[in-house]
Amino acid sequence: MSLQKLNNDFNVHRSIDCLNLNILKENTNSPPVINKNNRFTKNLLKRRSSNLIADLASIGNHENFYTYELIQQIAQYLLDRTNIRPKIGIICGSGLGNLADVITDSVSFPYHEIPHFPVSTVAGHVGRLVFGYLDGVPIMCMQGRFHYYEGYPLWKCSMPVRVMKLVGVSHLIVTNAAGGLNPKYRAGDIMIMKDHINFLGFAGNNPLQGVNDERFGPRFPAMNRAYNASLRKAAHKIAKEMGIDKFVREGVYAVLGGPNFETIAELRMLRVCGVDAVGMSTVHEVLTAQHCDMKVFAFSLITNKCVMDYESMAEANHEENIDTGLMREGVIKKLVTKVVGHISNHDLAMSSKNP
Ligand SMILES: O=P(O)(O)O[C@@H]1C[C@H](O)[C@@H](CO)O1
Ligand SMILES: Nc1nc2[nH]cnc2c(=O)[nH]1
Repeated sequence: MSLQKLNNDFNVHRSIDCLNLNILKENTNSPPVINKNNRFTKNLLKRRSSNLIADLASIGNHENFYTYELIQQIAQYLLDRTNIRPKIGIICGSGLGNLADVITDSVSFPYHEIPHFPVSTVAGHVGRLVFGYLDGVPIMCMQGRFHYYEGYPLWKCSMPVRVMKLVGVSHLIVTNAAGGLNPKYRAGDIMIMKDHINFLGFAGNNPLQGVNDERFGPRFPAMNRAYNASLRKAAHKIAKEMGIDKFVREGVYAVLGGPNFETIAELRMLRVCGVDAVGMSTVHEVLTAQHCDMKVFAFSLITNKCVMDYESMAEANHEENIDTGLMREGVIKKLVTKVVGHISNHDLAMSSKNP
């Protein structure tokens, strides 16, 4: 029986881990909601699996669940095709993919050529993994990410972060395009992410749902230090040295599912909740990175000021977001390159001294 069928029949990946059961070979003529007291579930409870992950792997349907071993295979596919061994990963947001232009000695893997990889479907997301060097430092870069609104489940959207981990990445730099809610923000500002509000998570949707493989990380990861404080501090210092500190901010990002932009009532509610910028990505990647113990630095390019009043005729649009990315292209390339240099000279140099 395929895992796809199981997913369809009773939303299995949401429930298997909390029940810790071997339900994979079960008859799916069963109720869609698992109720601990019904006959079906009692039966399952009697047959606890000691190795659910192996069961999942044995199904062989890799389209619906990425086991550790499958992610290892993807990582190995990449490692077999390049000698570059990055410790720093970068994810380019909408319109920010030009960052990849400054990567030298690059080796690119279009997503459709990488086994088991999803493909990018959004304008402004080229859709390839690029290995190479930024100012001499080996990096790997997602030139285009996956979004929930494209129809991918969050665990699939953030799978490349686990690939990065198994390639050897310890530090992740995440970028996105976001709408500015803080009234002081202007289009073109850069907001270093200090924290996030995971509205998709509030609604019960999280990339870490389902079977937890401890080889990636713990069942219940902490998130109170998700955005590394020393990297944030270093980025502010770099921004000052670059003379861009007047438009570099620090704030809270909220993720919504998209693809529509927000209503005015939604934006006003978000602002009351302390949100400075709103977007449709990043959080699933940060959760996955934090879960597997990566250090994260993230920033939003504020591509538009959110329309907060009913009289305004302005409307958010994707094209404007891409144009703002182009406007800040040079600055962002330089900022990311300098943050990479900082990580290499400080964190990575220290860890190679104290392995
Ligand atoms: O991938 P990111 O988060 O940078 O893209 C943002 C959110 C939507 O995908 C898109 C809307 O213009 O930009
Ligand atoms: N949700 C959301 N995402 C964005 N990405 C860029 N601008 C916006 C915005 O205003 N709202």
